[in-house]
Amino acid sequence: NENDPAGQQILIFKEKTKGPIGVMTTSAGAPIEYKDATVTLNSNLIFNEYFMDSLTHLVRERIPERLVHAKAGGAFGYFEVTHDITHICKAKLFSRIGKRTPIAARFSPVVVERGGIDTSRDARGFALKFYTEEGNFDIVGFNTPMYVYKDPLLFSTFVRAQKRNPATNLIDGNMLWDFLTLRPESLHMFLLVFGDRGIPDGYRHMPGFGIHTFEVVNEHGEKSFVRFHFTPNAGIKNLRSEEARKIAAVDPDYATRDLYRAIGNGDFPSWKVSIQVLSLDDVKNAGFDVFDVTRVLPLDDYPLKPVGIFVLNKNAINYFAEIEQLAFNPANLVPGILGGPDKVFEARRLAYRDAQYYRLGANFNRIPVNCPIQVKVLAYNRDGRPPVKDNEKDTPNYYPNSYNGAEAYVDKKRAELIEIYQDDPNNFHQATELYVNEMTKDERSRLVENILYSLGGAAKFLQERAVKLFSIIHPDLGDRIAEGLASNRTKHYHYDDGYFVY
Ligand code: HEM
Repeated sequence: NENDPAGQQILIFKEKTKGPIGVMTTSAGAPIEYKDATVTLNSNLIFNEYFMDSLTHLVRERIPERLVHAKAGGAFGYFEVTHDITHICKAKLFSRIGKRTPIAARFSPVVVERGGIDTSRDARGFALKFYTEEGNFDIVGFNTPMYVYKDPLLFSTFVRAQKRNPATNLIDGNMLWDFLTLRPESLHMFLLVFGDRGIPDGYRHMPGFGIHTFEVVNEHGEKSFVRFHFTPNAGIKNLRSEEARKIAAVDPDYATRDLYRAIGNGDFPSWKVSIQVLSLDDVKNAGFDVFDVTRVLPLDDYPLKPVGIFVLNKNAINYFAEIEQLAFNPANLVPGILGGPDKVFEARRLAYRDAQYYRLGANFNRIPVNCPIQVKVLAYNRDGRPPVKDNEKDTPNYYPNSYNGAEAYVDKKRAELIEIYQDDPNNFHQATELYVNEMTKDERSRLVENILYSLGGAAKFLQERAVKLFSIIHPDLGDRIAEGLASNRTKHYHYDDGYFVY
């Protein structure tokens, strides 16, 4: 298709440029002479600056991929307020109806590696960066309304159990099912992953959730608690396993391509932004831990309140610069939004920054796409690995000082994050609800087949443990999994690949 902005990008570039864009140069800017750029045979290689520059740069072009969420599609756009929530949150990005704030978005399977398959069965990351006038506010969410576990101690265990077996270098169902059955709180989210939501049909049809219950305050310092929801205006669409496997064979970059193409064609995806709101009394009277990330807050009890919309209307001009180098961090908060008081949130405050120091270096916040567009940064930080940009120029480099360096502001209504006590996770009741009330009969059947596809390859003791747990969620689910495992019909499944569809 000659009008496909994804497939034809380089031709479109040619179309909009008049002739060569300039004289080619070395990285240091010296013009390259034609012979140096075209042939090295019978010449002195060391003297060919074009060749030396190119060869030595090439071998330095890889940086570590993200430990999780390595593969992604991303884009830019804006968030617009449609409903007033200033009575619960004073953050300036919500200050008036009609207000727009620039945003970056990055959507990503969790386990899939950087060159992996977009239509893999996996949860998806849903990360938004709001470039507000009070600094960057990041919501680093998922396409499921709940998370895997409540205790952040399990992060390393869970990541390792899903990644490659250290001996075989293969994804290993015996590791995944060990984790899922040792930590049954994970099954609530995994019912969605093994159900229809496990393979979204591209990113434009995918919902998003902040998951954590965030504490927010208004200008009087009064607290409320909110969960963020993002609902695609194009509707939720998912792929069935068979379709996904077929697509994987012909276009592993299906979702990335779809997003780029749609935006390039002016078909801008958009999402409704809404919140569930709880007062401090609601929190106390809920009868369960509303900060438990493995649980949802029932919509009947805590209905969605509209806040705004966000629209993605601009592709990156350069993927590495603008999407790969994006650095999201749940700790990127703004006045009026205090984040979640739960332990997973607390752990995340460290992990992202730490990962980005490793992945992008000490000055990752000085990479243009991470710079707060609307704010002058006066952080009293200096030096380190490039980029340092203006390195905060000649301003004082320590605080406090007597020389007109930047001063901290005073918030007379300063609010602190509440302290909470968290019980051991137990979300079986919600998993049952999900199975019985939210899945259709057909989806339940597909769920069973998708579980069998993966569990069928795991060791017998894991299958037995899984059947016990699925029976607690619902006897029907347990029976159907047990029956499927006992029958011969799972034998034709290619379940050696763990729970991935390929
Ligand atoms: C103990 C809990 C968690 C830890 C320690 C953790 C840690 C990490 C780390 C280290 C990264 C890579 C960051 C980078 O290299 O830039 C990451 C990425 C990500 N995490 Fe988590 N995570 C946790 C829980 C969660 C939860 C609960 C969610 C969703 C609500 C989530 C959503 C994401 C997303 C969307 C990304 C990709 C961000 C991007 O697009 O760059 N994570 N996580």
